[in-house]
Amino acid sequence: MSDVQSSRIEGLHKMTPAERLQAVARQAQLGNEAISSLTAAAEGQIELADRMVENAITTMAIPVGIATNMIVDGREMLVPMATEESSVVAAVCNAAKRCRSTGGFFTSGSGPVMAAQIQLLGASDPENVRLKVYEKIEEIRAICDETDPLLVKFGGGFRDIDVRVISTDEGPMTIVHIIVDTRDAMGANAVNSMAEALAPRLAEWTGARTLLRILTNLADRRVVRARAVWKLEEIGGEQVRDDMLSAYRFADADPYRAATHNKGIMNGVSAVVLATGNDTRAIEAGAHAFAARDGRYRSMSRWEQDADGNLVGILEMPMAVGLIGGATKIHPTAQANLKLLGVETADALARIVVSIGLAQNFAAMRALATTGIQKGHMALHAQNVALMVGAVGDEIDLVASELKTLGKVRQDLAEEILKRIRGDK
Ligand SMILES: CC(C)(COP(=O)([O-])OP(=O)([O-])OC[C@H]1O[C@@H](n2cnc3c(N)ncnc32)[C@H](O)[C@@H]1OP(=O)([O-])[O-])[C@@H](O)C(=O)NCCC(=O)NCCSC(=O)C[C@@](C)(O)CC(=O)[O-]
Ligand SMILES: NC(=O)C1=CN([C@@H]2O[C@H](COP(=O)(O)OP(=O)(O)OC[C@H]3O[C@@H](n4cnc5c(N)ncnc54)[C@H](OP(=O)(O)O)[C@@H]3O)[C@@H](O)[C@H]2O)C=CC1
Repeated sequence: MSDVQSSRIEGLHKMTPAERLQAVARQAQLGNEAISSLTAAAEGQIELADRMVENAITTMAIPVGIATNMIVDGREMLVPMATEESSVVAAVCNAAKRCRSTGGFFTSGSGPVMAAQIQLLGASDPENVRLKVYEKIEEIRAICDETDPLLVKFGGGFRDIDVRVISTDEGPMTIVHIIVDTRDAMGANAVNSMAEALAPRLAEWTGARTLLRILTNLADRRVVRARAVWKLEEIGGEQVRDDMLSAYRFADADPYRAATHNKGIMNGVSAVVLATGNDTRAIEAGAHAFAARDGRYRSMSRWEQDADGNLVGILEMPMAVGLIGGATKIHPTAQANLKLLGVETADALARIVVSIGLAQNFAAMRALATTGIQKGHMALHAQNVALMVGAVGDEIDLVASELKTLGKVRQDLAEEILKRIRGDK
């Protein structure tokens, strides 16, 4: 265990990454082995890392797996997924294979529209303030569009306002939403700049004090929908379908189950979001807030059966991903992954992400409603357990395959197997 003498390292941010690593290692009394691991992990990456985040000392590689079998809106595609969790990629391959016969995933979207909020305080007449803001829409349009002329040139820019009065513990507040088409950007910087430029004018027009000026991650005007149909024979028959529907109804009715069901959806969603250099926290915050929009946390997906008895899955969620900005443009792996996807607009990327989320949900529900999750998940996790107990080279497959044969993927058993294998040599 490291023993940090003091967490104050003066000027750490002014050092080179190599100097920082030495300073951190000194302070935490890290041994040479840990220093070597941190140095090796960052080889060829550290300059970029140093530009991307503060106080960078190393990088951490996350595996990128390819989801096969995907057809989205009639297009065959191979989808890169960045995840540390075993069975996530296999699950998507499995679900996508099982709906190829019905054409895969079909999508629609509301367009790349984001909103920023400006908080107005101190007015005794918040409703009056609300209407005063609406009267200034043309001035607001001009201020916003002047803030980002490039975005306007690309066909984006200010679209509308929405002004709400909310009640809070300190009384009513007027909240102005500026609604902006951010085209191929996630759009945080564009809408935040517009909100900051607009705030002083709002204060002047209304007499209220402006405080926060920031985008909302509840991007409910940037909603993407995906649907797919799985035939009975691809699911395993009527009983499996009915059990999957019961599993869905359980998630929709119970937040304890909904959290796990939705985590499964996000296994797929966050993996593509990360692989393309987008902001996973922004997507996750939006997804969960949207799932609780009627005041109750529910399933993000919906499931039903069609007239032929087939299983129909629907996923509808905010998807604020971009192709420009953030790490998407500067991270070479993100750029290569975007090339692999062959997407030319942020909207096209968003549709793939939501389709992957739906696929992931199908696979998890089917596993849960039939054999249980451990069979598939733990079989694929067996290699991790082998690594955990120190297996190397050929030993990894030997330990993993014995664990699978035993049907018990446990660390104590893996240790015993490894000991035996080494003793046999
Ligand atoms: C694991 C499987 C896919 C096995 O599924 P299976 O039916 O035993 O697989 P199969 O051997 O019959 O193969 C069917 C297809 O699955 C794919 N497939 C099969 N194996 C692989 C593999 N190794 N690598 C890549 N793809 C694989 C592949 O497409 C293959 O077709 P093929 O290409 O061979 O013609 C299945 O059991 C499954 O989908 N399980 C769900 C796994 C899952 O959801 N994992 C996420 C982690 S658990 C979690 O975090 C979320 C959760 C579960 O809590 C959410 C919730 O509660 O709702
Ligand atoms: N709460 C949150 O989620 C927050 C997230 N963030 C972070 O913001 C980052 C994303 O910001 P984002 O605004 O998307 O990125 P950028 O500001 O880096 O890029 C967007 C800008 O690129 C220019 N641009 C060039 N071509 C296009 C095009 N085809 N479509 C749209 N814009 C184009 C635009 O104008 P111009 O060059 O004139 O600017 C646009 O404003 C992420 O890293 C995220 O983590 C930041 C704050 C809060």
